[in-house]
Amino acid sequence: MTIYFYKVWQPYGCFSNFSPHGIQIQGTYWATVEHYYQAQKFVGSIDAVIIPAIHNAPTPEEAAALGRCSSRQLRCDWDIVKTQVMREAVLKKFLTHTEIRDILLNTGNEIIVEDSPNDYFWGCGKNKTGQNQLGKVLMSVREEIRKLVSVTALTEKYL
Ligand SMILES: Nc1c(N[C@@H]2O[C@H](COP(=O)(O)O)[C@@H](O)[C@H]2O)[nH]c(=O)[nH]c1=O
Repeated sequence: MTIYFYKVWQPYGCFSNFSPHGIQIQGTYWATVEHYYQAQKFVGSIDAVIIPAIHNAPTPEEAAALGRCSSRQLRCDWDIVKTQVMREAVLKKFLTHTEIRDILLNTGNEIIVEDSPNDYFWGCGKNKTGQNQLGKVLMSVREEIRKLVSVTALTEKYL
C-alpha cells in the first residue's frame, strides 16, 4: 500500500525534510534537511549573504520562508543540481539517525509519496499528478542503504 506523508506530526512524519533530524555536511551542522536544502539555493549567487540566516533559522518553516523569498537570486545551476543536493542531504539524514533508518527500511518496497497539496515537483500535488521527486529520493536512499547494510553484514561475516 502506498505510503503518504507530509507534515512532521502526521504518520511517517520523519520522512519530511522538516523533521528534527540534523545532518553534518562538509563540516557544517544543519538543524534539518530543509535548512540545508534552502541554503544551497544561494551557494555562489550574489545573494549568498542570506546563507547564515537560513542556517540559523529557529525552525525549518523559517528557513523555507527565507529560501523562498522571490526577490533573491538563486544560483544559476539550481534546477540542474537541486535533486542531487536533496538526495545527498536525505541520505545523510537516514545514515545518521538509525531509529528513522529502520522506519524507512521497514517500508519494504512500498511506494512513498510526499502528499503535498501545493508542490508538484517534490510532492504529488493536490490532484496526485505531481512528480513526487522527494518520494523518489526516499525510495532511492532506501535502496542504497539496503545495499550498504548487506555489504556491511558480508564484511563482518567474512573479513
Ligand atoms: N514538508 C513541507 C514542505 N515540503 C518541502 O518543501 C521543500 C520545497 O521547497 P521549495 O523548493 O522552496 O518549494 C521540500 O523540502 C519539500 O519536501 N513544504 C512546506 O511548506 N511545509 C512542509 O511541511
